[in-house]
Amino acid sequence: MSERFDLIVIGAGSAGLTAAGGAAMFGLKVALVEAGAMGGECLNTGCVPSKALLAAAACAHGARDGARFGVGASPTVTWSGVRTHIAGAIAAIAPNDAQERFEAMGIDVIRTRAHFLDDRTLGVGNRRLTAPRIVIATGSNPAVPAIEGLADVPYLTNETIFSLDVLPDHLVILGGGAVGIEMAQAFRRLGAAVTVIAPHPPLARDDAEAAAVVLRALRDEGVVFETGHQATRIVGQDGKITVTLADGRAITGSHLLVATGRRANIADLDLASAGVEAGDDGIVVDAQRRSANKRIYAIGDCRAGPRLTHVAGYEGSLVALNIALGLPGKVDWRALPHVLYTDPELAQIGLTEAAAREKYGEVDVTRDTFADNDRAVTEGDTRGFLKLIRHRRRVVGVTIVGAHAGDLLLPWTQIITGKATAFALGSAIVAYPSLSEIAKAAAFRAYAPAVFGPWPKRWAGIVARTRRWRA
Ligand SMILES: Cc1cc2nc3c(=O)[nH]c(=O)nc-3n(C[C@H](O)[C@H](O)[C@H](O)COP(=O)(O)OP(=O)(O)OC[C@H]3O[C@@H](n4cnc5c(N)ncnc54)[C@H](O)[C@@H]3O)c2cc1C
Ligand SMILES: NC(=O)c1ccc[n+]([C@@H]2O[C@H](COP(=O)([O-])OP(=O)(O)OC[C@H]3O[C@@H](n4cnc5c(N)ncnc54)[C@H](O)[C@@H]3O)[C@@H](O)[C@H]2O)c1
Repeated sequence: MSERFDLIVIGAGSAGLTAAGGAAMFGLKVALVEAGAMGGECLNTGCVPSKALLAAAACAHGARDGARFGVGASPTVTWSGVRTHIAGAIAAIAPNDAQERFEAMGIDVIRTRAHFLDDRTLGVGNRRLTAPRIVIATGSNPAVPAIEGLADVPYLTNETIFSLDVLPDHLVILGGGAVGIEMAQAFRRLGAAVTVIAPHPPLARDDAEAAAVVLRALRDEGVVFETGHQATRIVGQDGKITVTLADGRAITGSHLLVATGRRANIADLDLASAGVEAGDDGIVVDAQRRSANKRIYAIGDCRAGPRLTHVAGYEGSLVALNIALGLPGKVDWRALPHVLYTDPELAQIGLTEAAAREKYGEVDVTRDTFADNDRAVTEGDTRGFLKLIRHRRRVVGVTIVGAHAGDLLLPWTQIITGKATAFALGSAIVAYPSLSEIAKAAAFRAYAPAVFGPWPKRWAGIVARTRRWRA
């Protein structure tokens, strides 16, 4: 016998938790299936530990840098202390994602692996669950490139680097994307030698001028970049790993971090039995995040598209509304933010200058520098700029590189979307993690009683009953 639900969500990361929680708040009978740790990547092996590590690194850097403010100190870094800080940050945030919290919302939380039996039924341990709507939110894994010898050396990924026993002497990083660059600065500031190896220019998807400001800061702090050459062969063991580049040079470090992108976590779901299609970059979805089977949605890292926590959360809310109320809401990426949490931060919302020129041809670009900003001068940090990109007087993108750049994005969200009410702020896409999220949280709290009030719930009940009757 199958157990019947209105909605089953597979995966309790940022995407799945938001979808399940939102649907339950409309009164739907929801099952949430999680094979690993509640909170998924962001809480356990992604945003939270990486930002906590960067904060510890900033502290060490601040101490070293204090002399120019007339403040002297020389930092002593204890790796076990840094790990305690990281564990403390995870533990403090974990209750938001905890099984008990979601069970208190009436959700049946099942801690095992799910796979499709057909397009309405999942095998979940020794249980069979069925629902007229299913959300796949199974996230992604590190994509490990096919480099000779890599599989035979003890390499690290985001899943293992935060639980290292010792601070590396020399961390070699494969990959010049967000993970590689954030980890390069963090480990360098904590005292490791760091070499970044990447075949392409680092931060290639970001505004090139802004990326140059960040990369200059990292070079000034001693990070070595070996770019333009593929790694062709890797040999070694614990404590000594050698990467040979295509030009024949060899780089030896004590540890190797592989940060070369992501692969959707969908291999064991048996998608074919549910009529769900996937390509190389994950499940194929439409703008409502519906898969090739319109009853099954895919959100967050498991589908082709931007892989960020605030995107996962946004898609989770969108499908909760779509499923509970029967709305045809579509994703809107016009004001999509992303932030690189290095020092200086690199923050982007909407289109970069290059993307805007490609899309529109003629664009207006104005820029201001932090050297002309008195607060930046008093803080002793005038690196960076803000670049405003307009097409026919309409703002289509903003790039900010500098201190706290991520928290300077918020007004541009409202300018780009043209939605400036507190209600709109409650559902805006705000970069994670940022202090600006407190504004969104307050706005959401103010409007939640109306959004999840008796009338929307009554309507959601009618939609759910109609689907059950049709099933
Ligand atoms: C080092 C690092 C730092 C990052 N920093 C940031 C940042 O600062 N800001 C930002 O916005 N993004 C950041 N990201 C990206 C962010 O972590 C992801 O985009 C986000 O966590 C994706 O959420 P998700 O819910 O889609 O997937 P996940 O969090 O991966 O959740 C998927 C869940 O599904 C479960 N699952 C998988 N298969 C099954 C199955 N068959 N049955 C049951 N359960 C299953 C998994 O166990 C997992 O818990 C970072 C990523 C990394 C690696
Ligand atoms: N601050 C943030 O928002 C943040 C921080 C970390 C991660 N993330 C997200 O996590 C995801 C994963 O990040 P990531 O950095 O692993 O992926 P990425 O796609 O951002 O970067 C991958 C990098 O690896 C390089 N690369 C590819 N093949 C390589 C090879 N064989 N050898 C060496 N380099 C190679 C690419 O040129 C690129 O620089 C991204 O989607 C990112 O959005 C976000």
